[in-house]
Amino acid sequence: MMNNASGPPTDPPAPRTPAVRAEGLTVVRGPRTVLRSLEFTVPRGQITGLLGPSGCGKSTLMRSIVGTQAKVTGTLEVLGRPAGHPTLRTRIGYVTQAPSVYDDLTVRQNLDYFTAILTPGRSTSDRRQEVDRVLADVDLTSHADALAGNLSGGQRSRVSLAVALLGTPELLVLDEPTVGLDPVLRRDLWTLFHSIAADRGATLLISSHVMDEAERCHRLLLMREGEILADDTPDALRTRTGSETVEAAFLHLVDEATAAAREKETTR
Ligand SMILES: Nc1ncnc2c1ncn2[C@@H]1O[C@H](COP(=O)(O)OP(=O)(O)OP(=O)(O)O)[C@@H](O)[C@H]1O
Repeated sequence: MMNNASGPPTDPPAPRTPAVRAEGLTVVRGPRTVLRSLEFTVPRGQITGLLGPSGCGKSTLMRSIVGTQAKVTGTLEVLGRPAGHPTLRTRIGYVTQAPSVYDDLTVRQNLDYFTAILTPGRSTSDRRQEVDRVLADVDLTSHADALAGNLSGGQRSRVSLAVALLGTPELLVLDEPTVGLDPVLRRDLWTLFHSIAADRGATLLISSHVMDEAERCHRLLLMREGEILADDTPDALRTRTGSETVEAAFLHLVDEATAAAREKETTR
């Protein structure tokens, strides 16, 4: 009998693609072009912050990445697949701005329900372990038996985050996960985000319009009016613009873009 050693060599592993790669990404919503020809990558295993003023297109970009946005054109690859590919469903955790939990179920019942859908066929004890883990992650163990409808806004957001953490996804897309949370909870959540990236090697894309949260990210995508103003590390942004904070760097880049647009208008 021959062994495999004399057979053809196995294919070398595919090079690791970025978590997200966009080229010429354009999105139309209603009568408006909301995202215009975006080009960027999101590296794996890091926290990328998506920052910009209200209405600049952060949620639309996140919806495109998780595959729930219509009228997306251009290239958008997520974990090496076209965005929205069915195999991505269990590899991505997504938290929308509005918590999506059932008010008439307890916190644990919500998590039991979603884990049964995500990973059917697992044993009850496996599922219980998983639910206990995510409850501890978001610091809601003591509220496991409370009805979701009786929780505060911040607690309900954390139940949504716990749902997204089920199944240990490779990519977490979190739309303003810290809105309305007190400073202690915000700090604890950022510690959790960093441990998810460092210990589990997951990629996190986190939107915010609170600029001090930018300092906590490895990389930043700064957006304005459907375009990407900058794609860099917080340090590089501050250095490049001679600013002390990311907020000042952002304002500097906005002024620069406005001046460039004016110049283009006058030379027409
Ligand atoms: N259903 C829709 N139809 C038409 N335009 C829409 C629709 N939803 C959003 N928009 C527009 O798309 C643009 C981007 O919206 P989006 O929600 O992506 O912004 P955002 O940066 O996430 O804002 P915020 O920080 O306030 O959540 C906005 O100008 C908004 O008015």
